[in-house]
Amino acid sequence: MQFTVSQRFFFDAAHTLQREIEAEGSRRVHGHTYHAEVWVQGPRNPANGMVIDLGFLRQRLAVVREQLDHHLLDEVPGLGTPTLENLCAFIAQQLSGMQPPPSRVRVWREALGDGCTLDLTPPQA
Ligand SMILES: Nc1nc2c(c(=O)[nH]1)N=C([C@H](O)[C@H](O)COP(=O)(O)OP(=O)(O)OP(=O)(O)O)CN2
Ligand SMILES: [Zn+2]
Repeated sequence: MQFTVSQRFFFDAAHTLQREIEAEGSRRVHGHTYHAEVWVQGPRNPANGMVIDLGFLRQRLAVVREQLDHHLLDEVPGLGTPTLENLCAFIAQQLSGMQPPPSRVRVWREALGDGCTLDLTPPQA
């Protein structure tokens, strides 16, 4: 049986964004509260009944959060343009090496109602 466990976290951060529309406001340094959720899918480990100990995932996510919370996202090494898509990819990349790996990452801004989901499940052969 395949189970999916997940862990949420939030961070407050500033950014700028060069855009074709609504460009004026986006170009100025401003902040948002971001929410993120990471899913891990897999069978239960018979030894402990867990897909992954969520405490371990929380530890890894605390390290990721440290790089984002109260930072100017434009300056975060490895993030690139501070879009929702790149934040999803950054969080996934920061979890590389985790076993089992993340199966999905979502980042959203509650206040704006916008969000992005990155599906990491390998395509079925
Ligand atoms: N595909 C994407 N499109 C857009 C993204 C994104 O991450 N991926 N992000 C933005 C803006 O950041 C978002 O719309 C918020 O706008 P922003 O100017 O950054 O902040 P505001 O508080 O000014 O929000 P308003 O929507 O302008 O009120 C756009 N597109
Ligand atoms: Zn913004």
